[in-house]
Amino acid sequence: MNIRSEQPRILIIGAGAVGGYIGAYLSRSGRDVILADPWVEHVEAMRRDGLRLQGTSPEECFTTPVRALHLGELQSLRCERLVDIVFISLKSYDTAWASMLLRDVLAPGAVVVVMQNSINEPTVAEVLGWPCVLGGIANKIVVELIQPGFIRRAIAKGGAGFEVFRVGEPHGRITPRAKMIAEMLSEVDSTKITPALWGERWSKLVQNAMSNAVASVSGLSTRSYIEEPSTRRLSIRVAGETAHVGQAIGYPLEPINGEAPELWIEAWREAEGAASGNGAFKRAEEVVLGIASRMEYTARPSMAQDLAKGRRSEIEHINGMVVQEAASHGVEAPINAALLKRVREIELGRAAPSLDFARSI
Ligand SMILES: NC(=O)C1=CN([C@@H]2O[C@H](COP(=O)(O)OP(=O)(O)OC[C@H]3O[C@@H](n4cnc5c(N)ncnc54)[C@H](OP(=O)(O)O)[C@@H]3O)[C@@H](O)[C@H]2O)C=CC1
Ligand SMILES: CC(C)(CO)C(=O)C(=O)O
Repeated sequence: MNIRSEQPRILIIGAGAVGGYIGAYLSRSGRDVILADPWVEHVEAMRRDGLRLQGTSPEECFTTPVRALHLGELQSLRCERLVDIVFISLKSYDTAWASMLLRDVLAPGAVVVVMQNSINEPTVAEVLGWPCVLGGIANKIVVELIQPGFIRRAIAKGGAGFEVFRVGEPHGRITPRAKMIAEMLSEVDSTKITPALWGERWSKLVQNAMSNAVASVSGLSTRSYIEEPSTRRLSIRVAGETAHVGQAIGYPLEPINGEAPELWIEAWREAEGAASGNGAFKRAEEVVLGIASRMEYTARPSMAQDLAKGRRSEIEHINGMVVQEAASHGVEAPINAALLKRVREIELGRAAPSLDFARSI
């Protein structure tokens, strides 16, 4: 990226829960930020009333003026000023067209931070080329776009020992631009630069595979599905299966919920009766119960938010990706496949979320 004397121009494409949350903080700190979103009412509300955030402490509750654009207005930036930094925070299935849209508004040397779940960097790179791509991971942020112009966060901010944002170059080097983006994100929440983007990505996929689909199929909030023994067990089984697939593919996995991948794999083997009990399952239960205790009962993962709103989910990019990758590497992923099937049935209106539906896996 060219370092210019003027402030870099930042575009957030997808000003939903994650993008809007980041955009509100960066706008409030006086940066040149544009939030672009497909939801017309949301853009209108942001223009009219600003963007309102609510968090778990008084300092995290504020409303800030933001500059919001409808997607169709993005082309006007060519007549004004191009963008230096982009955060893509749309759903995974929107990544390809968003990358096409970005082609005309990027300044030379711009950096595009892929701030989504799943693994979307290759999709962006296919359109915009690898040199502009930087990975961004949002870990335990738990945010929801409650209504147009209003985002709620249901878990306390990160801090010493736990970085909510992770920024990493696809090649793993610690570059000046990665440092610059990490510094910027530190204005929002704790951030680290990682040399291990791909391991971080798959480890985050494990968290999403175990959490998003289980909450979606059961209809329970994150805290409630963890407190319920049958869904807690299901989520640990998915975690182990997904970590196992990641290792079989060759991802050097990072810690998952603060624990080594081997714990989840061992716990899964124990739950499937394939390993004698050595306490891994019990330890995994303690870990997830500890996470649940820090969450509000209303908190639900993004996939469960989508299903509750009758919207398309990212299931094909989360558990679906695990199934697909497993198949192409000769590994089995039956629990992910069962979750994929059930969430698709809910999306198609052929089934409703319930505890029994989750217990059938
Ligand atoms: N929410 C979270 O806590 C976390 C989410 N992520 C990831 O971040 C990425 C973005 O997700 P997230 O910010 O949650 O997405 P949101 O659902 O909050 O927003 C994404 C888009 O959804 C649309 N939208 C949202 N709600 C409505 C509604 N009620 N009616 C109509 N349209 C609506 C908007 O455009 P459109 O209609 O075109 O979709 C919006 O831009 C995903 O990859 C997700 O997995 C990562 C970590 C945590
Ligand atoms: C980890 C989790 C479940 C919450 O931040 C998430 O990434 C999501 O809601 O998609």
